[in-house]
Amino acid sequence: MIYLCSSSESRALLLNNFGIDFIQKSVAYDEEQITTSIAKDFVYTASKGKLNAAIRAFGVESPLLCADTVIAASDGTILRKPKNREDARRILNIQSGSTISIISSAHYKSKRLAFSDISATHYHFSRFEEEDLERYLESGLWQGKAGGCMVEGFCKKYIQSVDGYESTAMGLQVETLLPWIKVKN
Ligand SMILES: Nc1nc2c(ncn2[C@@H]2O[C@H](COP(=O)(O)OP(=O)(O)OP(=O)(O)O)[C@@H](O)[C@H]2O)c(=O)[nH]1
Repeated sequence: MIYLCSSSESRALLLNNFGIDFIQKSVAYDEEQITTSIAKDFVYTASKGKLNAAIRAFGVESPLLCADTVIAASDGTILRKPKNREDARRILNIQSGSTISIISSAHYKSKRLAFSDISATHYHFSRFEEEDLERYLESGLWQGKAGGCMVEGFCKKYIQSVDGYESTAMGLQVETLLPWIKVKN
């Protein structure tokens, strides 16, 4: 039984959808200590930091799985979880009519195995309709999501092209991790 060391509902949903048994645990890791402005470096550092915190908290008796997800805007700017509704409107308008990359880094550690992966899914969105965006902001569903983005929800109708897994965009590249998770410990 693996420990999903994440408070993310989306990651738990993904593991459930793939029929993976897990126990969900939260770990304390302060992403504000990360200084890089390179999205891939940011997610790798954050997920590695979460793994180190999980090892300190739980040991490796049970396999540990940690992850981090950010959005890289077309100019490389890192878009993280919105701080409030105004920040969500600002961040989502950056993505409207634009090409973005949603990057997820995952770290897996068991007694015998260590594995890490950085995957990205690239989207081109048409322009978000103003009223639709306001309804989405009103819903609050953007909270706790990198870039305020829901590729399986609000953003879905605006997807003009996609390259990569939806799971990666939702926060955990399960298709890539599955072979490792299935290896006994
Ligand atoms: N449902 C959904 N969730 C998304 C999407 N894009 C990003 N996320 C979520 O956005 C969150 C990104 O923040 P992180 O810091 O990586 O993770 P967290 O939710 O804070 O949880 P921890 O692992 O405990 O840090 C994750 O929960 C992702 O699952 C999406 O398109 N759909």
